[in-house]
Amino acid sequence: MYQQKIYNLFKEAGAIMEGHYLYTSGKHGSHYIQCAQVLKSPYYTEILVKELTKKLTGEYDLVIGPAVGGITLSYEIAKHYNVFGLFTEREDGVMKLRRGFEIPKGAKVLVVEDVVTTGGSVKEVIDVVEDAGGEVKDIAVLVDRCKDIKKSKLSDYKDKYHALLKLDLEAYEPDDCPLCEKYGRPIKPGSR
Ligand SMILES: O=P(O)(O)OC[C@H]1O[C@H](OP(=O)(O)OP(=O)(O)O)[C@H](O)[C@@H]1O
Ligand SMILES: O=C(O)c1cc(=O)[nH]c(=O)[nH]1
Repeated sequence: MYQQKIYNLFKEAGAIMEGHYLYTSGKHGSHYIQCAQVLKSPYYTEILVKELTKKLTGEYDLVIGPAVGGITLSYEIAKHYNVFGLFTEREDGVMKLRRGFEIPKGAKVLVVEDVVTTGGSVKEVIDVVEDAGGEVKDIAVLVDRCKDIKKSKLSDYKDKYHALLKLDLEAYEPDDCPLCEKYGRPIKPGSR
């Protein structure tokens, strides 16, 4: 019931897109969760942050997420905890901390993300945090599309992983994609 309510909110916000999409992982699929459609709305964002933070019990020194999808969420969750909200970004394909952002050694960090599919982007953020000497206390995501966190790139962090909405959506290897024949080239809504 709770999951249905959250799903309805995403639907109402126009964030559940149907068509033929190319994901960050290189796979194709029929649905794209465009979190920017919910995060553009202070009204929806406040509800989502309230619900997501209910799942978290830790105390954090800072919040961090990957650009672009994690920027607004990082800021809004940081506001909830009254700490800094940072973001990482890719430079020549490598996830980095830029813009003078710093992670103090020993800082208790909450990593946030809009959508997790393979967990690759979140893992890159975790590596940045740990390389700087920070400690990842929790990972909080709005939408979990990965079928099994234990088989994802976040398997080592499964006990720290909290998702608001879990969606079981197919993703196909390009060569096996049944949508290509029908729709032609997929649309790539993400920045990669
Ligand atoms: O779990 P993963 O397989 O890493 O996929 C999820 C990532 O893909 C999307 O970002 P993307 O890098 O496409 O770009 P954007 O946020 O900059 O649009 C999304 O915002 C996640 O960051
Ligand atoms: O895997 C992705 O790239 C992805 C899927 C999705 O539904 N939404 C999104 O923002 N990214």
